[in-house]
Amino acid sequence: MPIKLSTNCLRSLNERHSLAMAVPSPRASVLVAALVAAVWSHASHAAEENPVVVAPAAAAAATGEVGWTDFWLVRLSLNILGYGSVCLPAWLFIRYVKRSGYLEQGGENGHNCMFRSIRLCVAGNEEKTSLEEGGVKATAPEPPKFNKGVVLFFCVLGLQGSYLTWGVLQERIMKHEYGKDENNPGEKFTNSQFLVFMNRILAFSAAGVIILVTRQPRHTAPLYRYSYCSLSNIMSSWCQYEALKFVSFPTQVLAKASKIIPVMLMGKVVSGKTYEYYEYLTAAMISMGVAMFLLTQGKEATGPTTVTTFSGVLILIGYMMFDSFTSNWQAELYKQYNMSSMQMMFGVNLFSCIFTSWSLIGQGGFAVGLGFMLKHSTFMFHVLLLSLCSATGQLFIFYTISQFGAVVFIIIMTTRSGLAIFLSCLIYGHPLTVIGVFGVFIVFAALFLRVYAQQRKKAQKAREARQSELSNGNKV
Ligand SMILES: Nc1ncnc2c1ncn2[C@@H]1O[C@H](COP(=O)(O)OS(=O)(=O)O)[C@@H](OP(=O)(O)O)[C@H]1O
Repeated sequence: MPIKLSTNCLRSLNERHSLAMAVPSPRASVLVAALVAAVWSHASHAAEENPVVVAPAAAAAATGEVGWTDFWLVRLSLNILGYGSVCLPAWLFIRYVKRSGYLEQGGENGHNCMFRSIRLCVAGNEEKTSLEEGGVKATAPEPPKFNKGVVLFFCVLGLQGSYLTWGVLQERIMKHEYGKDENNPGEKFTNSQFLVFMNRILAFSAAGVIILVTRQPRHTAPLYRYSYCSLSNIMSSWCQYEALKFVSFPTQVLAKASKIIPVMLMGKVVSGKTYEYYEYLTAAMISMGVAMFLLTQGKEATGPTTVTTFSGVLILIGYMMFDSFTSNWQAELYKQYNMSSMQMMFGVNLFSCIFTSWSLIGQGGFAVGLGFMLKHSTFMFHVLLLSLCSATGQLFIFYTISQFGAVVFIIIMTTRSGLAIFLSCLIYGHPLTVIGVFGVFIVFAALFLRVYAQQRKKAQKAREARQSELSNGNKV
């Protein structure tokens, strides 16, 4: 019954508001969705039936034929088509709801479940603050400097620990031959998208449970705003995996190491932030130091190619843009709404689950992944461990961004890979190269310079504030 009421309400609003006539109706949105989904699903299945898609390089080499899905632009278009078939109707629907004035009818429909769900997705609860509703404030009062240092150390440790284990497990899953014994050659699992989906669903469930059992601030952000960083996160992962096919090891290293400056530039675009010269200088120094260390100490065999093509560079640029947008958008959401890192994790993973499951359904990846799980219990156990690590990593990601912002988070992630290799050199006694040691030195010098410059700036600001107080007092 409530559904019927709301549909009627929407229809009558559509008739009343001339503006709404310019906006496609929900039925049109559904039609657009169905059309795009049909094209995408057909294309994805065609791609699946074509053996070249499953192992493009190997199959093409064996047959000498090149399938149309061998082109990364085609694969990208298929992805865009897939996600577009979810995003476009959702966007049209949000536009329709906003323009039709449906939400202004809250008095009549305030207790209607459908109305409340639509309001949660489209407008959130912006009109009420958490304190009015007796919630708790997400951002605690500024902790003393000593505490802040401890919190930062805790974040570095958490990110390093979870993603170190996550990397090891990911490699193990992709290389392991499941079911191998004397009579059986075993089989490998190669669908990384299924793994990403499993990671996201566990992170989503974990955040949901924590939200249910702990006290959280009243949620005010419209749900759809999480979808932007969720989509950019998925796209950045796609670009990262895709780029491996087209770029050499040094190019990968340089791109990963130089992520800090794009994040700062994106901060200007997304939040209008301004940065001091010392911040750009130290960012460049950290990137240079990490690159020097990784290029001389890192292991070479990480991708199937030793040359960098123009396509590879384009995909890497895409990776950097999506990746820098993700953390900056998350930081912006924290700034605009009173929310906890757990709510952010829940919101982002909700959309990530929707997007990845849609894409898996389109490509028939669900059946493959679940079938493999049922066949090999070891695989199920490995996936569970991987997802637990990923969820723990996400807890730290969202907490770090909420406490220190996007740039500090990216600095930690950038130095993460270097730190892992550095630790393994110390533990296993591998020799460090002179250039590698110099790289480490540059990174530490940059971090020291950054903290020093920040402290100086703060002290200068405090001095200026005191002086202006004094001069105001003298005037009185
Ligand atoms: N801001 C933000 N929000 C949510 N999730 C994030 C974020 N930044 C990184 N990640 C996830 O962390 C995983 C490692 O990412 P990267 O390989 O890009 O990290 S890095 O290069 O070491 O900085 C990788 O996980 P997978 O997507 O499962 O591979 C990223 O998606």
